[in-house]
Amino acid sequence: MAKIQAPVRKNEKGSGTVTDLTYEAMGVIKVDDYPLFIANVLPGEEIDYLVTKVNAHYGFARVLAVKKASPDRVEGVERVYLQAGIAPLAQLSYPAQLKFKQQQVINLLAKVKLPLTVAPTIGADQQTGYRNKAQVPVRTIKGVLETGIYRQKSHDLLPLSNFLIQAPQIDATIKAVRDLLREFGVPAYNEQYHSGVIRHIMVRRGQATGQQMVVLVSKQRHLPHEIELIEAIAALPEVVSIIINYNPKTTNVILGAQERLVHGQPYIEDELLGHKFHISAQSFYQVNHDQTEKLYQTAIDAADLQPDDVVVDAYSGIGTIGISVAEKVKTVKEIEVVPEAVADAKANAQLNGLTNLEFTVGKAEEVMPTWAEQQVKMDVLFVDPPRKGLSPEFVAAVLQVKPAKIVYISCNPATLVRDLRLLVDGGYEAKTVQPVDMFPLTNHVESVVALTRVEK
Ligand SMILES: C[S@@+](CC[C@H](N)C(=O)[O-])C[C@H]1O[C@@H](n2cnc3c(N)ncnc32)[C@H](O)[C@@H]1O
Repeated sequence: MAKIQAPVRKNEKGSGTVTDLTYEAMGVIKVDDYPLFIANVLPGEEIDYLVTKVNAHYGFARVLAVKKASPDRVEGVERVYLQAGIAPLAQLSYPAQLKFKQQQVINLLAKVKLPLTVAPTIGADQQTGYRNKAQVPVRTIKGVLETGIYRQKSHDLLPLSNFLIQAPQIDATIKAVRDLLREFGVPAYNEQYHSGVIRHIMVRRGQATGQQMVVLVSKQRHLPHEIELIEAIAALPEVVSIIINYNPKTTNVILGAQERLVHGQPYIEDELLGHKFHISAQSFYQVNHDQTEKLYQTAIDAADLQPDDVVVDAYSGIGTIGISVAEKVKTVKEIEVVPEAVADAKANAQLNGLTNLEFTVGKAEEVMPTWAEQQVKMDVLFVDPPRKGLSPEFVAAVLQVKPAKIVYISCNPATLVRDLRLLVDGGYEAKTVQPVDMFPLTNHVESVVALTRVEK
C-alpha cells in the first residue's frame, strides 16, 4: 500500500483560514484536505501557524499570529484557563458557545441519520463561578505545599487559586485549607514516590444553603496535628462537614472507599425545584445548581406526567429527579449503583415527606432485564446515565418493557445519538433534542430528549 504523504512538514510555517472547531474546541485548517488542529483559534480567523506534529491523516500546529480575529473572539482570557482544560471555550462569545453546542448535536445526529430538530441551547445567566464542587490536587513545589490544576495531559501541578468556574466561596475554602496545611506542616502527597499525606482537597457547596463540605483525601488514615487542623478548618466560613477520605492506593481515582467524619454532619444540604437534598461525599450531584433546575424542568415538562403513572428513574443518584416528580405520580422506582447515593436518596425522600418511592441498589443493565422478565408496569422512564450512555442489555430490556414514554437526559451527545438510534429502531419516536448548557465555558454538552412509543 502506498504510504500517505502529508502535504506539510514539521516546523514548516503556513497561513490559512480556520474553517471549523472540533468537539474538543480545536480550530481546524485544511491543507489540501489534510486537517491541521490548532488550539486557541476560532472559525473564520485568518492566522499564521507553525506545524508541530505530522501524522498520516492529520497534524497539529501552533498559532503564531491571528491576522484577522473572529467577531466572536473574547479578548483578554488568561491562557491558563484555556490550556489547563478549565474553560477551553472561554475565548468564544457566549452566544457562539451556545450555537457551538447546538451544532455538536446536529452533527452527531446526522451521523446516525436521525432527522430530529435540535432546539437552541438553553443558556446560563451565570457563566463563571457556577460549579458547586471542586477536587484539587495537592503537591509540593519548590518546597512549598501548593493546590492547583494539572497541566494538560500530565500530573505536573500548576498552582492556581482562582479556578474561574468554581463558586468563589469554594476557591476561598481551598486557599484557606492550603494555608492551614502549610501552617501545621502536613505534607503533600508525592505521586512519584507514593509518599507524603494529602493527595486532594474536595469541596462541595450547597448553593441554596451555603453549606460546605471539606474532604481531605489522605494516603494515611490519620493526619499529623489532626485535632488542631480540623478545628481550624471547622472555623472557616460555611464549613458544616469535614471528612478524611483514606486512599492508600497507587491510583488516579481520587476518592478511596473508606472515609471518616471528623467534624459536623456527613452531608451538606441543597435545594432543587422546591425540594431539599442531603448530599454525601461519594454521591453524584449535578455541579451547576441553576442550570440543573432548568434541565430537570425541561425533562419533567417533556414527560407529561399523569397522576396514575408508574415512573422509573434510572441512574438516579441521590434521587433528585424521582423526588422532583413524586408528588405528581403514583409511584417512582429508582435504580442506582452507588449504595451511598441510594442511602442519600432514601433519606431525601423522607426529608421531603414522600412515601411513594422505591429504591433498588444495582446496575441498571442488570435490574432492568429482571423487571422485563417480571413484566413490571412502567409508564415513564427517565434515564440519566454517565458519559458511556446506556448498555445494549439495558436498551434490549427497555424494548421488552415498552414504557409509553422515555425521557433521556444525556451528558454525552455521542452516546446519546447512538442510543437514540437503537430506541427509534426499536419502536420509539423522538422529535426534538433540547441542549442545556450545564457547563459554560467548557465544551461539554448536556441534552434532553423525549421519546414516545409508537409501535405496540
Ligand atoms: C449523570 S449521574 C445522574 C444522577 C442523577 N440523575 C442526577 O441528576 O443527579 C449518573 C448516575 O448513574 C450512576 N450509575 C453509573 N453507572 C450505573 C449503572 N450501571 N447502573 C445504575 N446506576 C449507575 C452513577 O453513580 C450516578 O449517580
